[in-house]
Amino acid sequence: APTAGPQAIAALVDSMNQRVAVGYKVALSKWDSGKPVEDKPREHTVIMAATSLAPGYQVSPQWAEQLFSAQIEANKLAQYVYLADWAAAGKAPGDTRPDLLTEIRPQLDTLQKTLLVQMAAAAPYRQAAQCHTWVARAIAAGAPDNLRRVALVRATAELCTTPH
Ligand SMILES: O=C(O)C(=O)C[C@]1(C(=O)O)C=C[C@@H](O)C=C1
Repeated sequence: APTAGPQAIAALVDSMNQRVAVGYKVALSKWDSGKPVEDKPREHTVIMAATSLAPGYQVSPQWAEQLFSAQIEANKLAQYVYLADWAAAGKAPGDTRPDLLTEIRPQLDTLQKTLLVQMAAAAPYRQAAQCHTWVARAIAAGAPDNLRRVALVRATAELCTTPH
């Protein structure tokens, strides 16, 4: 059987998967509030937090900026698709809505620290010849549906430093 690859890669992709899952709740809150998906000041806050925390986690600020930019792009992609589906249906699911500012963003902030810990652990594998294979298998194993798979492909772009 093909190996799943290093646990450090699997753990990192799992947390990215959790972050995209939070994007579903963000989209529900934006459906209700009518706020745009894209919030540039918040993106700036997320990236600034990542780059300033990174050295404390033995992660380079450059990689933190790149990786968290990819997480934000993946999150927006998923939100746009959820909102388009709900627009087509004329209604959104009735799930309980957590509050964006007091509940959802703090979850994303907590995940940011988890991701930074896992980035440090995964860093050595970025240059491995099998990196793309490991990442692709972690996505295939973890994505519950096609949208989450596409979002994870976006979230993991530039994770491996080797060419395909
Ligand atoms: O916090 C939000 O409002 C989100 O939509 C989440 C998020 C993110 O991924 O961190 C994504 C898009 C926004 O432009 C800002 C931040």
